[in-house]
Amino acid sequence: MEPVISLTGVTAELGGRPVLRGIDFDVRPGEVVALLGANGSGKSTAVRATVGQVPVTGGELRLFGTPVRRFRDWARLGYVPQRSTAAGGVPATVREIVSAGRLARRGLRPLGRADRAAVDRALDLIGLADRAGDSVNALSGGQHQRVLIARALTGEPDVLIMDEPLAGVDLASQRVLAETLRAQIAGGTAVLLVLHELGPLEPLIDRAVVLAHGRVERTVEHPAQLPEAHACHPEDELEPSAVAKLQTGIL
Ligand SMILES: Nc1ncnc2c1ncn2[C@@H]1O[C@H](COP(=O)(O)OP(=O)(O)OP(=O)(O)O)[C@@H](O)[C@H]1O
Repeated sequence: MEPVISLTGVTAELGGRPVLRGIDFDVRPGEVVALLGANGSGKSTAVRATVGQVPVTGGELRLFGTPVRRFRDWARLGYVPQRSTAAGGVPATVREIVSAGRLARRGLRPLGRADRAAVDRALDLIGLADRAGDSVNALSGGQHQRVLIARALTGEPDVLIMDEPLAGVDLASQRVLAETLRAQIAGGTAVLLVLHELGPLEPLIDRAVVLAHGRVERTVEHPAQLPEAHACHPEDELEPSAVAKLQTGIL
């Protein structure tokens, strides 16, 4: 089957410096691929290139078989950016932010019944239905993160692209997210996510792609089947003292 996302020798620069130096990996329909690697290894840049936010300077990036420069069907992608505030200080409610996830599908037309149902479903899935009318500025960091996940889910994308979705999310909510993702994957959604810890998502991951210095250092199939769960962590770029922290999840 044709990959949902395909990178072949992809290069990208930021501030005039090469950041991606020839990245290759695929995400096929229904697959869950985790990008791992030390700070600065290029994970976010790879993801931002995939969603069209960082220009590709070389190689080939295809989305659903179409070269990214010709790709227009952005509603098929749901993107959760690296930890950020959902409203940037604007006094929007949880429901309004989540509803924005329908915009790529609806344009600026008013939301219809199916849109409202998708918003309710996403709020429910992520456990924030009771906070729908609250200002996002009144939420904690982890709750914010869940609103951003709900915003991506509400577009009913064919692929979910999430940059550190577990950052700042407590263990109970991580488990809720894992269950939510499990349901999405069962429905055929592919997932590309940046992670520092596999955590409760580990059993869902088909492949871990470890980046180092803007390149793919190694690829681990079915990391949950490894004898040691942390075997795909990028320990070699860290000081020995940091390795212990990574294993205990404190980094
Ligand atoms: N706007 C920018 N201008 C110049 N360089 C940048 C910019 N953003 C990131 N970089 C550099 O690009 C490299 C890769 O950054 P990137 O954010 O992709 O790493 P990462 O693997 O996601 O790291 P982290 O785990 O810390 O989130 C880093 O060396 C970083 O300093």
